[in-house]
Order: sequence, then structure tokens, then C-alpha cells
Amino acid sequence: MARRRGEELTGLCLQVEELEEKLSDRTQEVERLRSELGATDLEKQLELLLVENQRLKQELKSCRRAELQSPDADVCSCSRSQEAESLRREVSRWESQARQRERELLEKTSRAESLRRQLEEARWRQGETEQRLALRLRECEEELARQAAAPPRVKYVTHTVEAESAGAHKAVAELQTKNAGLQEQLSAQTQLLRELETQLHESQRNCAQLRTQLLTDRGRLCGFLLRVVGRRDGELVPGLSKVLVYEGEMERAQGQLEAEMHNLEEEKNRVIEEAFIRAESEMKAVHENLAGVRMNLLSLQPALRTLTCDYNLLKRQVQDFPVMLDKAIGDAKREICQVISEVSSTNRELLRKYKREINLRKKCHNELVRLKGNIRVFCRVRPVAQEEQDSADATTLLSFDSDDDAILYLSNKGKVMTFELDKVFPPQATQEEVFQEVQSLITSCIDGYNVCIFAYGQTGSGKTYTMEGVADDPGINQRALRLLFSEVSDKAPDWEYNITVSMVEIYNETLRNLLGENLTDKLDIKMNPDGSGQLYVPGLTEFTVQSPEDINKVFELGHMNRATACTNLNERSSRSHALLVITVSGFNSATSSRTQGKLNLVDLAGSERIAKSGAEGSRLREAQCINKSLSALGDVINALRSKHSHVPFRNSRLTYLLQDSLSGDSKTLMMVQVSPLAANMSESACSLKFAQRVRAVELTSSSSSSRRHENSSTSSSPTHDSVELDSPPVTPVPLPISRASSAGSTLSSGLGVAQGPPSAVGGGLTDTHTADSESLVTLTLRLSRSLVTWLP
Ligand SMILES: Nc1ncnc2c1ncn2[C@@H]1O[C@H](COP(=O)(O)OP(=O)(O)OP(=O)(O)O)[C@@H](O)[C@H]1O
Repeated sequence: MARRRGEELTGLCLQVEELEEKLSDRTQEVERLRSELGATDLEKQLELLLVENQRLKQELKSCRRAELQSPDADVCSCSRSQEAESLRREVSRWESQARQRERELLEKTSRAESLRRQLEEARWRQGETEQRLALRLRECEEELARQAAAPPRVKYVTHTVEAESAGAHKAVAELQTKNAGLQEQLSAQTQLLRELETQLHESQRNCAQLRTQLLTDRGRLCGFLLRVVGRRDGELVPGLSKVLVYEGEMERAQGQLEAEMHNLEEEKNRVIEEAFIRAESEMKAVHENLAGVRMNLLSLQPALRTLTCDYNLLKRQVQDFPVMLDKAIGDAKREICQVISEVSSTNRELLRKYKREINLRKKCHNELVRLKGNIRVFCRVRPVAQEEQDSADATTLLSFDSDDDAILYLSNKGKVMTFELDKVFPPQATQEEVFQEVQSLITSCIDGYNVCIFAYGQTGSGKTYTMEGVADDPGINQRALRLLFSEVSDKAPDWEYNITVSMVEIYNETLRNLLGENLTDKLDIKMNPDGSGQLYVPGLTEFTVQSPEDINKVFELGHMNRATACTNLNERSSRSHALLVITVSGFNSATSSRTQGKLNLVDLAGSERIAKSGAEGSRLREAQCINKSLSALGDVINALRSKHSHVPFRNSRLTYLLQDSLSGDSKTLMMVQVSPLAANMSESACSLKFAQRVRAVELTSSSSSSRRHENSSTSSSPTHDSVELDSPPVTPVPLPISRASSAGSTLSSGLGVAQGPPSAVGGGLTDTHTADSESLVTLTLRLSRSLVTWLP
């Protein structure tokens, strides 16, 4: 019996130990849960209680050991052992159920945690999407603002809006899809959460029931133990009461833990709810934003449509542009061609008129010169020099007609002679005034006529002064060249001119090249081998001049060479002829016409009658040569104006050299220089008589229609020239006197034989005037006809 009781007690002890182990497992489980859920003050208290529990267990063990050692321990009966066994089994079943529930609770807690994490992740993703959408919205708004502010760039804006619109649509669709997915996910999670919550509540409820049942069982167990043990051993009561207290503490702690868990659950739900609400509000904001974007898109659509229309219009225009351009270019080309053809025809017409005008101008000028006379005779009276003022000869016997600048009166040996020339320059006449009367001839030279201007008169009468002038007041030579330059530059660029200059001296019938290197060379005059019938001087130096500076250089060289060739320049210059030959060649590129004119400026040797003064030796030879050349000049002029078939050009070097400038349409000007001194009156009278005769011939024989023809025929008859060369005159040939009234009887009686019938000479003046008037009328009529034709 005692052994059985001992066995029962041992079994009971084993059950207690098992219970303790289970309790320890549960404690560990609680600890684990606590470590998972985090320590709180309540848990610390629980920990303390557990320690206390451990201590109580130790005490309980020691009490049991003491009880086992006691002989009264056999009191426990078999029934109590069975009851205890059944209670233990019940407890263990509940405990296992409780553990299972706890495991389920833990699983649910972990699932809830993972759901919370998923929710947070979803929230984070949603936040990110919202941020992206907000950013995108801001960009859209900025873009809209920029587009509104930007000038209308149709193509670009259209393109951008199209691209933006498509992108925005796509983004909206994506967002909507995402949103729907999130919504679904959220609702699924919410559903799951609710299920979990339901399960959790259910588990908690079960757990509470189990705990209650466990407590009840424990109470019952304790009651039983008290009944079994407390009655027999009063020492066990305090330990059991402590266990009960402990159990109570445990329950309280567990209750607190559960309450805390419940609070945590509520907190979690609240947080989830808040997050949900926030997500919903944010979602709403996103929806609003999206609605705003949609509105913007809708408001942009009309603008987009307009822009698209503009763009299409422009596109069509751009497509049509090449065709239009080709058409415009074609039209422009046709117009240009038409204008060009019109302009070229107008140009041709203008060129034709221009040519006609040039010819007309030349004809007019020539007619003018011809009307003035192809041979004109001027007279210039030099002033009395300073050193001559005091001499007895200073009293001048020359006087001028105040009404007619062509009349000069000369008083010689008590007789007054009247000379009528083309122009008389008094002593006060300036170089410029003289040149004014001469310059029309220079213009003729540019037009292609040959011109010859020579100064005639006794030594010291002012020939060189008139032709060359002085440094600060140049004469005809330099002024003529300057005028040529000025006229030539005026005619540029239509005309290109080449001006060449050569200088020749004729001394004792010998030609010298004043611009050459070898001054001792004697030049010859020959017929040009090209068959043109022109004369030329082989070896004659010609300088091309392009500026007044060139002229000065040429003149300086000529003077220097002339001075080198003789011992006494003044003496030599008085006894030689100096010729400045200027050739003007022109080419008109527009009309392809060419002109060539020659200007001969001749400073003749002194014309005084040295032969009569009984000169001998070299002076006699000089006088003979001078007389020969001057009389030859008179013969040539006489023959030309008298329409002789033969003109004796070859009778002297001078006339031979000037042949082409004295024939044909050439113009000749004789400047008769007269000294004002009384001592020179005889020579002056001679010079003036010669000039008078030359002019008279000109007047009596002038005929505009026949002159040119006559000249050309006479100039081209070398056979007769050679005949005349056999008998050159030694003294000046007297020419017919045209106007007895002007020259006076002294003149006719003093100068010998007249070569024409007096009646013809007398009537020549009238005829000439008539012919001149007719020419003038004809010229005026031609001019007016030309103008009428020329005017548009
Ligand atoms: N119109 C004038 N005004 C002022 N001085 C003049 C004028 N004409 C001539 N003279 C002066 O008279 C002088 C003689 O003139 P110039 O040498 O020109 O005569 P010339 O006829 O050429 O003589 P030669 O036949 O010897 O060469 C010079 O001193 C010249 O300056």
C-alpha cells in the first residue's frame, strides 16, 4: 500500500515535472514572442514573474522531496492520482491547443507584417508614381506655359503638341492601368487583411477560452492539490498560494500583453486606414491632376487643330513652291530675255544714232571750221618790251579798229595801210585769248583731221612766245596738248586715244630729230612702203605722252637737244624751223571706228629779208634756205586754194614734211607775228601783205563742195610734184590779192604779179559770202532733220 502510494506520488511528481517542462516551454515561447514583438515594461514584469516562478518551482521541488521523505506521504490515494493524471492530460491537450493557437497567431502576425510591408511598399510605389505624375504634370504645365508664351512656330509647335499629346495620352493610360492594378491589389490586400483580422479575432477568442479553461483547470487542479496535499501538509500551502499568485500574475501579464497586442493591432489598423485614406486622397489629387491635364489637352486640341491646318497649308505651299519657283524663274527669264532683246535693240538703235550723231557733230564742226576757213590767218602784235620803251622806235605805227577785231592799220612812210585778216590780237592779248581762237582746230585733230598751225614773222616778233610761251604762261604747243588730254579723257571710256609727240628742226633744208639720241643724223622724208601714199620720216623719234608731265619732259629734251646742236641757240632758233608733230590715234570700242589726226605746230624761221641786206657766206645760205621754204609754203597754199592740179609740196623740206597736213580736209592756221616797233614797220608790212594774200586766196577760192574733192585730187598727184621740184622758187611767190579795198593799191603794186584774173578776184568776195550763207542754211537744215530723226 505504502509502495503503491509511493508509486502514485512518484507518478504525480513526474506529472508535475512534465507540467513544469511544459510551463518552461511556454515561458520560452512567450519569451520568443516577446523578443519578436519587442520588449515592453509588461514583458519585463513578466520576466520577473518568470524568475519568481522558477524560484517557486525550486521551492516546490524541495517541498516534494521533503514530502517523499515523510512516511505520511502514502495518504494520496490512487483516485487522486488518476484524477491528477486525467487533469494533466487535459492540461497538456489544452496547452498543445494553446501552442497551436499561438503558432497560428504568430503566423497570422507574420502574414499581417508582410501585408503591412506590402502595403507600405504599395504606398511607396504609389507615392513614387504620384511624384512622377506630379513632375510630369508640372512639365506639361510648363510646356503649356512655354507654348503659350512662345511665338507661333507652326511646324515645330504642331510637331511638339502632337508628340506631347500622344505621350500624355499614353502616360494617362499607363497611369490608369497602374491605378486599376493598385486598386485591385489594395482591395485584395484589404480583403485579405480583413480575413486575417477575422481569423486573428477568432484565434484570440479561442485563445482566451483556452486560457480561461486552463485557468479553470488549474484552479481545479490546485483545489485538488490543496485538498490532497494541503490537508496533510500545511507547509505546502504557501507554495501553492504563491503558484496561484504567480498564475494570476501570469494571466494578468498575458491579459496586458493581449491588450497591448490588441492596441498594436488597432494602431496598425488605424495606420493602414490612415494610409488608405491618404492614398485615396492622393489618388484623388492625382485624378484631379489628370483631369486638369485632360482639360489642358482638350483646350490644346483646337489650337492643335489650327496649327495642324496651318502646318498642312504651309506644307502644301512648300510642296507647291518648287513649281511656283520654276514658273516664276521661267517668267523672269522670259521677261529678262525680252528686256534684254529690247535693250539690245534699243542699244543698237542708240548706237546707230550715236554714230550718226558723232558723224554729224564732226561734220558740223568741220563745217564750222570750213566756214571760218580751212586756212585761217591771224595776226598778233607783240607788246613793246621794257628795254625798248626808251628808244626812238618805241612809237608804234600800228593801230586797231575798235569795232572790228579783224582790222589792223599800219602807217609806213606816211601811208596808212589797212589789213583785214581773220583776227587781230593786240599787244595786250593774253596767251589764253589767243588759244581760245585756236582750240577748235585742236578738236578737229581729235576728230581725225590734220591740222597745221604755224607762226610766221620776222625775228623777234614773238613767234616762239606764241607757240611755246614761257614757263608760267605756256603757248599754243603746251595748251594744245593739255586740251587734247582733257578732250581725250572726256571721251573715255568709249574712245581710247594714243598721243605721240615728235620734234623736228629744219635748218638749211636739213631735218634733225630733236628727240633722238644722235643729233648729227640727218633725217629724210620718204613715201610709206605700205602703199598708203603717206609720207614718213625714218628714224624720227616718237614719244607717247599720257600726262602734262610727259609733255614737259619731252619739251625739255627737245630744247636741250636743240641747244646742244648749236653754239648760239637764239641765233639758230631764228634761222631754223621748229616743228612739234602730235599724232592722235583714236579707237571707239563701241562702234569699232578709228581716227587718226596729226597736229603740226610750227615755229618758222624769221622771215625778214636778209637777202636784200647783202648777207654773205653762211648767213646768205641760211637766208636762201629760209626764203626757199617760206616761198614754197606760199606756193603750196596758193596752189591749194587756187585749185591747181599740182601742188608743189616737194619744193622744200618744210612743205614736203607738212604735205599731209596741208592737203585734203586739213586745217591750216597762219599766225602772223608783228613787231610794234617803228623800225620794223617795213618788215611788218611785208609779213602782213603775205598774210593778206594768203587769206585773200582762201576767200576767193572757197567752195565747200569742191574743196575736199579738190584737195584729195591734188594731194595724190606725185607725178606733178616731181616736175615742180625741178624749179623751186627762191623768193616768196606773190599770191593774188582778193580785196583791193582792204589791201590798198600799195599792196598790189608792191607785191608783183597776181595769178588769177582780177575780175574773178573781185567777184570772189560776194560769191564766197553767198556760198557761206548757203552752206549755213544747208547745215542748219541737215541739223534740224537729224534732230527730228533722233528725237524719240
Ligand atoms: N605777246 C608777248 N607778250 C610779251 N612778250 C612778248 C610777246 N611776244 C614776244 N615777246 C617777247 O619778245 C621777245 C622776242 O620774242 P620771240 O623770241 O618769241 O620772237 P621770235 O619771233 O620767236 O624770234 P626768233 O625768230 O628769233 O625766234 C621775247 O623776249 C619775248 O618774250
